[in-house]
Amino acid sequence: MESIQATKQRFGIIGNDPKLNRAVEKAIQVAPTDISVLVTGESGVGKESIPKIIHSLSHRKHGKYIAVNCGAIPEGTIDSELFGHEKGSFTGATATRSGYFEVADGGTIFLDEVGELPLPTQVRLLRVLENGEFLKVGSSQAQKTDVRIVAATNVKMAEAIQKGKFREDLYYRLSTVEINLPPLREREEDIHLLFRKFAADFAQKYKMPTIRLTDQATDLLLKYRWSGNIRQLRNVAEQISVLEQNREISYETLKHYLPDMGSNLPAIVNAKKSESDFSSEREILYKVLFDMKRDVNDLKKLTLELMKSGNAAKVKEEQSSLINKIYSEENEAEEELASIIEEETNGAQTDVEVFSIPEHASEQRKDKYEYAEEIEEEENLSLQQKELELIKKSLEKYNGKRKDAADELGISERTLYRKIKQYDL
Ligand SMILES: Nc1ncnc2c1ncn2[C@@H]1O[C@H](COP(=O)(O)OP(=O)(O)OP(=O)(O)O)[C@@H](O)[C@H]1O
Repeated sequence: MESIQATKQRFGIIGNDPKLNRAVEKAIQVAPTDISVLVTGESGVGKESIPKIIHSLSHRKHGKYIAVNCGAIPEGTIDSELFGHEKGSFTGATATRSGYFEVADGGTIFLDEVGELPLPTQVRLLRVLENGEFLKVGSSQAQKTDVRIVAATNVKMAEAIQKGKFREDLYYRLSTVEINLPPLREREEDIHLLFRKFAADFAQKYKMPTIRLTDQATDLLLKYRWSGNIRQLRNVAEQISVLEQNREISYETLKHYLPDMGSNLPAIVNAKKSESDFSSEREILYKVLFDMKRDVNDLKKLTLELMKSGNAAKVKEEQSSLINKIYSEENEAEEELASIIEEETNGAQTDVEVFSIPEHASEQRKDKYEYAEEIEEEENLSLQQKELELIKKSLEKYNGKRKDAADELGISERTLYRKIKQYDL
């Protein structure tokens, strides 16, 4: 059996924490079997390495390894992605397509963020786990596949089951063996080691001397909460490596790069952020734009459903709350946007670096969608930057709790999840 150290080296896993070593050991032990494994741990702890170890040390190593991020695939297409579809099974299905479970026959599928799977997909998955059978979307003929499934989640599954979001029977099928990866803050010994490794990597990448922490800065590094775990540590190491001229990093400098994510360190706590976090006019303006964008997405969803089902009455009945929401919000949003534009135009204190507010704003106000589109095209990059800032801000405000942050931003958790991945937060 390959040793823990050799495996860590092979997969670039840094750290000597006993819990990390136990997780790697478990992966080595279960690899030759076909036991289903559930990898658990907070976001950014390094869950993706475990299924790779399992696949590479198993008899399936010459078969395919497919990693699927269940949280990032839109609900409407996930069944087709995973199980394939028959030609003509829905609008746009112009040819029969194989899904991952067919393609990975003889190999391993890693289902990341499995807690995000919609319930109907969970039923299909359960069937594959129970008898290796699946149905393509639009087909009634069962197909066989021989795939090992390794799943991962950072969601508290017991809570998801209790809320009816995740099937209990599927949870037990997926988690014959659970491999837990500890959060970084519980691996104090590894924090500095990882930081030094990342600092050395970035020094090489950017052809600059390696940054070094003073003793005080090292203390701060070790005591910080690291809600984003290794991903966050890596990002901080990269930012400092690129931005700081002085390669010796002091406590004060490091502090500057550590957002307050609910750390209990007196030095970096700013108390709870105030309600006025989103209160500057410009930020509200962005918020309104995001809300509009969300409405457009909702409308797209509705249109897609209409196209798929072709039964307007049924869709209207099923989506009545969505339809009501869109049409009742429209007036509100229009009024809000108009008043902000008016304030900005009348010389409010904020400098308008992103939008050039037209001189005759009242004329422009007539068609907010035209206005929004124009902005989006011209200022797409700035808008993305602002979106990133707002997301960061609300994640900080809610200590990384995606649900609360998504509620504040007025987007779904799934969308927020995609954005976090997109911006590598
Ligand atoms: N022990 C480690 N040594 C070196 N790099 C690591 C280690 N663990 C994680 N990383 C790095 O940290 C980043 C995050 O890891 P990974 O994507 O596996 O996290 P995750 O737990 O799957 O997160 P999520 O739940 O958000 O998908 C990656 O860039 C990964 O290479």
